[in-house]
Amino acid sequence: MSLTVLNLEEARELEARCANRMGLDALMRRAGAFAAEWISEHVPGGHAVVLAGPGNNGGDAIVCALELKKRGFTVELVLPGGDPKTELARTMLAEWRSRGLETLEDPYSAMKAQVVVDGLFGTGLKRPITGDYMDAVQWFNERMAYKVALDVPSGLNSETGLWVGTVPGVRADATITFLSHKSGLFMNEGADASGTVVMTELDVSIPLTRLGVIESADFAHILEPRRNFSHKGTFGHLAVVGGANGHVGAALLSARAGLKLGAGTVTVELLADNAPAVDLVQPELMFSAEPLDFEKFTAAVIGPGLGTSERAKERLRAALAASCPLVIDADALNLIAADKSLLTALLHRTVATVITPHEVEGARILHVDPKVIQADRVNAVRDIALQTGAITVLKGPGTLVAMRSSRTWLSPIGATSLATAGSGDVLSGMIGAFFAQRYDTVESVLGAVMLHARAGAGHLAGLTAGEIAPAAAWILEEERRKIRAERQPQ
Ligand SMILES: NC(=O)C1=CN([C@@H]2O[C@H](COP(=O)(O)OP(=O)(O)OC[C@H]3O[C@@H](n4cnc5c(N)ncnc54)[C@H](O)[C@@H]3O)[C@@H](O)[C@H]2O)[C@@H](O)CC1
Ligand SMILES: [K+]
Repeated sequence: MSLTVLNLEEARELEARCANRMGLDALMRRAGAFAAEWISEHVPGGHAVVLAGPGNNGGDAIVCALELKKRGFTVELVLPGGDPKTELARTMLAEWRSRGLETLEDPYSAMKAQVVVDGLFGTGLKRPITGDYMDAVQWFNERMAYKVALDVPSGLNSETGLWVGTVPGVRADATITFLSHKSGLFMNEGADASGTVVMTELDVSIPLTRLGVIESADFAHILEPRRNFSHKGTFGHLAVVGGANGHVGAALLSARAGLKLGAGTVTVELLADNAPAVDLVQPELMFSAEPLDFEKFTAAVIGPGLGTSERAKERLRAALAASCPLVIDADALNLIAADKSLLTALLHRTVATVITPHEVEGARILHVDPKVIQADRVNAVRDIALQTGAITVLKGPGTLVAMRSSRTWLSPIGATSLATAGSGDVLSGMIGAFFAQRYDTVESVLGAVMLHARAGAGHLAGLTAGEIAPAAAWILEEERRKIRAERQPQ
């Protein structure tokens, strides 16, 4: 089961229910205590400076400060805008003062600390940060200390992952977020500003919502070791169609990824004049000079380097009419965006169909500016899925997957190394590989998205697209070995 993501409204409803059941302050006390426990376990050093803002995020910070003191930290509590405004946060501040503890207004007057904590603003930030709070944000960002944000890095819209009013806010090494993940922590600016995201449900039972963060359990069957009683036919035959003049590489990258991630056989149809008939790097691939009959394949990928020629359109029309599971990427998406009859054919498909647009391709499908997609990726992916009837993978920082009538999933892995030419072609081939192996449709998509992201994660100096599928295959190999080892007698 993927981890629930609550939107603001859902979080407020849950908060109200919890407040009725266990008292107003219980969640805040748990949040602050969890943060202090996490900091004392994970961050070396005994001196912390804690920034507390005007709302309940500030209240969390004050509890965190109290709890850090209990754990032996030297703590300086800074209130850049003076005393907090909410009753709960004021109660916590009264506890701080009842112990004879002081507060500061200017963080620059605090001593050097090993850890700094941002409790300025959370989900309640409605307008851009200004004045003394902005100075505090700047002070925070300049520190060499370990930087922890509570709930949300201050300044970030917790749903869209964009800075409120485009004013940059806090950049944290870690964000400890409460009750549920927030989509903005993984998308747009949030993908960088949040650092490592640690989530605690605060011992509350969180209801399932329409949005979830992908977990390994969501594609458990793909992680299972393969059966011995099998032959290459067991793992299906994947068709890859694309590679017009100048873009042969795109189709090859997709096809190689299909093979690497386990499709039994892969055949490539290239549209280029004088197209190669062999891939000397991956000689296992087969090539067809004739148009492939999609009905003979277990699954197909169409789009990588396909171009937008009449022939490309004709091949796409044939693929859409076929009864095999289909992955539609790149130019094939541009063709669909520009031709209503292709969109209708897509809508009428009754077998598994996935489209994998990035923001610009998604914008073409919805006939909007890419900025509209960026401003609300969650609703954009749902709109695209509704308009096309296809499972939609909206690529980019904070990759999202949506099915027309059910849930939306968010990838929690930010991997900037995946922002490289051909990376999307590889993803389409990976999804095709899992379709060819006849895994469940949703598992295939979620598994491919996550393995693709994990292959890119951790590479800080960049990665070429050709390296992604081998890395993803190795991650899958390790996961399967782990499972097999667990099942063997000790
Ligand atoms: N939702 C929940 O169930 C829980 C929420 N908790 C905390 O409560 C936070 C939400 O609390 P709030 O709704 O009080 O919101 P915030 O603490 O994010 O702050 C909003 C406050 O700041 C003011 N404000 C907004 N923008 C401002 C600006 N630019 N300059 C100056 N003041 C500004 C608002 O008027 C409001 O008083 C969460 O992020 C989380 O940290 C936790 O206590 C745990 C449980
Ligand atoms: K914060």
